[in-house]
Amino acid sequence: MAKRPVGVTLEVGNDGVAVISINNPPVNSLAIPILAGIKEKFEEAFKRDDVKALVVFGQGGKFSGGFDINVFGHVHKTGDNSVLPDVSIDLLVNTIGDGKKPAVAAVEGLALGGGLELAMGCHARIAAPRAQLGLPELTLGVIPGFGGTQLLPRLVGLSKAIEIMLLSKSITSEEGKKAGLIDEIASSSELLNVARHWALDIAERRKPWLRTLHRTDKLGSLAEARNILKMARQQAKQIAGNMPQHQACLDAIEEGVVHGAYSGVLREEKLFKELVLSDTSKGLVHIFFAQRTTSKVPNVTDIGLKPRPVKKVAVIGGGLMGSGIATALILSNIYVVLKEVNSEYLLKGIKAIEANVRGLVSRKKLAEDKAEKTLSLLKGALDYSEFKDVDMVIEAVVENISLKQKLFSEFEKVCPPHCILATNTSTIDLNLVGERTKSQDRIVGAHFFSPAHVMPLLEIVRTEKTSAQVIVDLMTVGKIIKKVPVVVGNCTGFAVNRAFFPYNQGAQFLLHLGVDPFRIDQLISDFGLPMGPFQLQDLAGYGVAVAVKKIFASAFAGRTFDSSLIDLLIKSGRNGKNNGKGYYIYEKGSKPKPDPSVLPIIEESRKLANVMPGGKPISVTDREIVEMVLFPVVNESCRVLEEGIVIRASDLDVASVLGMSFPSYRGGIIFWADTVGADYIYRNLKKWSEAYGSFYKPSRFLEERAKRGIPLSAPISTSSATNSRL
Ligand SMILES: C[C@H](O)CC(=O)SCCNC(=O)CCNC(=O)[C@H](O)C(C)(C)COP(=O)(O)OP(=O)(O)OC[C@H]1O[C@@H](n2cnc3c(N)ncnc32)[C@H](O)[C@@H]1OP(=O)(O)O
Repeated sequence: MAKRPVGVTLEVGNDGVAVISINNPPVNSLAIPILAGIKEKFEEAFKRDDVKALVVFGQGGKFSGGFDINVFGHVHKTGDNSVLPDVSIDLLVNTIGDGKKPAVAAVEGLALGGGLELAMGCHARIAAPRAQLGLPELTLGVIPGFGGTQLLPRLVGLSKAIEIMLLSKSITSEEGKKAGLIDEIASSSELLNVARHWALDIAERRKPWLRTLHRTDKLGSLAEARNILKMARQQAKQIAGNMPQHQACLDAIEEGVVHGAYSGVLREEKLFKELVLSDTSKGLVHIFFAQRTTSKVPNVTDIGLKPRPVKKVAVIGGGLMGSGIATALILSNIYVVLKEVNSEYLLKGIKAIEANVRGLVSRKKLAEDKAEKTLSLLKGALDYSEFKDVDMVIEAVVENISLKQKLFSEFEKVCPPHCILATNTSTIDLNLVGERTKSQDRIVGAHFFSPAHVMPLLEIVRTEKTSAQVIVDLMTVGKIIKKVPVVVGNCTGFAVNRAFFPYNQGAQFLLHLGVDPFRIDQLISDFGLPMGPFQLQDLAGYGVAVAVKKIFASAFAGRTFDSSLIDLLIKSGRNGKNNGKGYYIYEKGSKPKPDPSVLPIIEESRKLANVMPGGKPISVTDREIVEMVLFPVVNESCRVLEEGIVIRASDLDVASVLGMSFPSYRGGIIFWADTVGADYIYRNLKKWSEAYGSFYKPSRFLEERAKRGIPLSAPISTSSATNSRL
């Protein structure tokens, strides 16, 4: 069949209904010429005597994924928001809403953002089953800008509309029908027919001609509305304190409730244009595209390889990581054999997986009947008898090189020759892991982040020998289990743990320079991380800190900081959240409280470390504290870039957001560093390295970029990558 050209078409049937079809694959995004095309076709249909009513439809099974986000990217580059089209008043209010012929939206697949706004601007909406409906604009740092802040409350009521917009929550057609957003559900094959009839029924007055913006029946009283808005503002402050778009969205809604829809649309338009230029929108739009770019790996995803099916996976080790990985796999219908060394450990692993699945049921994220089906995909094993038909092995045992070497040489013997041999090691060189095998092309790192069934990042670690096919297969499995796979090179800590080892150490250094740990934690969480470094250490447990500190000290000698603090904390009976006592006190049902009795232990460690200049605590501003924790991370990230551990800077941005919960609205670690400026970061690190030693010494890459005025995110030319591992 010939490919339809990109654009908007109009077809008039014998019934007098004009179908306006949008064709802009893959998601029918509303690019500026598409919006112009919609307007032009509406005007043409209004003029034609043979047209009684209109239907708006999206080709290819998707109504529309919304306004073209590339335009935001363009505005961010140029700073010119005048290119944003006037859609809300011109197209949705004047042309469609108040148009002289009725229009019905026929929604299939998805209607998001501007796509849903277009549908809401019509006089009725017919949807195919399970279509995804939502206004996710806040996740891009803006608010709905085609009248959505006014249209949605008028269709579904204020509370539901606020919930959908503030939480950027999608609903299905079925939920939409219950809420009043959708007028009727029709199968995909009947969708256009039903929509045509509906449109004619309105034109011929058999059904009411409802102009959404004229409606007020769902808005409730002004007093009720004010109450709902007040509560929403408080909630927004808590969930998005550092972001402007949540309060702005409520401002636009409030304007429309108090002064009428037209006034609300004007306010929305003004706020939308301001927000597009915000740093928050720049960061979030960058992350949107960066995340999609991770799936493009040169010489891997562009050489015509097809992913092979992975139906059965063996997970070795049922500890915290192994059980999390197994949970993620069975939740996505992949059959899992969990192997342990004895029945006691095996039972423990299976119980942990059951608890993960039940936890999802109790948090209403999984239906009860689905839980049973999911758990039926899990089988325990104490030997290799189930391994002859596995498509992939994921080893998740303790970080012991010779144990891993022994296991991998066994896998080579018992698994079929196509089987992918993956390790979840977070530190050990993959070449060492596979040293005793002849299958190094099949050896790959599948580095999950804890808890593995929850955290979205999957680092896929490749060596020079890992085959492109194996990477394609693992990327596909990653996507099936709803992770974001990022392909990285082989080095101690890979991309995320490598770049972020100075995060904890920088905080420790500051503490030993005399800064209060609770002040550091508070400032880092004010910056936007979910918790500060000391609380994170409490959460991870001190065993992890002891183990990784040795590994990093040997791999990165000369730029690590060590102290006796962890040993002293353990000696004093503390083990963080595990035993309820760390830097904080943990009591069931209440938030962690800073524990003042930890301060004398810190004092003792400070004396032993003796890094305070003149033996006195340094005096630093709040801003310096954040910078002294995060600039060393930027510094190490520069080495990750220079060594080619990631293909591109934006991959590290995505990995920092998904693996370390670096705030997405700051665009990830490198994007944020570029907004701060390489030169500023370099000068400060240099100043601190002169005052406090080599921990802060700027890397060569940072120095060069700072001196030459090149952004850290600019691509490295092949000749300047010193030691590419990819
Ligand atoms: C004024 C208005 O109120 C403002 C707006 O409408 S802002 C836009 C609001 N819409 C959104 O936020 C939806 C964003 N898109 C998505 O969430 C997802 O892409 C989706 C659910 C539509 C589809 O997901 P999925 O099938 O996994 O495909 P996904 O890989 O994400 O996208 C496919 C391609 O479409 C592109 N795309 C998706 N939505 C787009 C959009 N609104 N504009 C431009 N490109 C878009 C993606 O960048 C990707 O491009 P690539 O293949 O070159 O990498």
